[in-house]
Amino acid sequence: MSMNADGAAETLTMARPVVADDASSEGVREPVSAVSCRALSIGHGERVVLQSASFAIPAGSFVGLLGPNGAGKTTFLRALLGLTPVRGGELRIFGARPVCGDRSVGYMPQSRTPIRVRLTGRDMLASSLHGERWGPPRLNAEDARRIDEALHAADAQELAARRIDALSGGELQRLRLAQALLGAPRLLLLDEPLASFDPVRMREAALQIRDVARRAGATVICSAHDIDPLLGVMDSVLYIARGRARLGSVDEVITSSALSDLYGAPVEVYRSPRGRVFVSADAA
Ligand SMILES: Nc1ncnc2c1ncn2[C@@H]1O[C@H](COP(=O)(O)OP(=O)(O)OP(=O)(O)O)[C@@H](O)[C@H]1O
Repeated sequence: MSMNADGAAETLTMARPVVADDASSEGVREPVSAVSCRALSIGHGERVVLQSASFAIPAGSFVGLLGPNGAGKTTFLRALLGLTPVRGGELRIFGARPVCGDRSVGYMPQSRTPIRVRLTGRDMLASSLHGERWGPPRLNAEDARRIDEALHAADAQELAARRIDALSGGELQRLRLAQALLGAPRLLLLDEPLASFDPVRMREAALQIRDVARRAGATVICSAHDIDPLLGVMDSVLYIARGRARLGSVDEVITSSALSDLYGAPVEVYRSPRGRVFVSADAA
């Protein structure tokens, strides 16, 4: 499936109600959503990525972020990191505006290029703890403890002493997951973390990420091009296309009618007898 996401139209699509972030009229405090968007608009220049989108992601959930090439998945993640400005509406993370450098948000950027630097896994994590300082990182006991914890959480201890330029794609991904876990984040933003795996390992990696996030108590937003490895792993899908967004369960969102509505053009969803899902948006 591949298409441009031009021609955005105003949308307000919610599969789950926006969770109230404040005390209700009865004085009962509702849980704060991990992410809430109200009439959110973001984009680059003339390019509209989201136009007046509203949805709320419950804390603790695992959300698969899907959509065609160029729909705006990375842009949305970067808005949550405070790197892409909000043009209109409201974007909140646990009730607060996104800010750059927030340690409670872990990020695994999209990366398909092999790393060619002569660092060990531990050095790689250490440099992201003190990336603001010039020169080799000097770690105190607290830094070392945090690195050990993150390596343990991502099941990557044995990679700590290995040179990262000699790791397989999957090993490097595990290390990058540990890196994203460094600040004990409440929100984990993963941009195509499954891209370097073959189809069988993709599913294993998705399950591992879910387990790691559960142990860490983190909410996950995980972008992907292929929905299959995330089936049965994610709690909900956030689908972005043509400036519009829809959040809900797989059964609510990945249907011909829901996606045709989102794209504003015919989209067909096929399910194979073995449960694989195919989205055909060629005509959209
Ligand atoms: N810095 C930028 N300046 C201008 N346009 C940009 C910039 N970054 C992204 N875009 C455009 O914004 C749109 C959304 O890009 P984005 O990378 O968020 O999409 P995506 O859904 O992550 O794509 P893919 O699945 O191909 O990785 C694209 O049309 C892209 O060309």
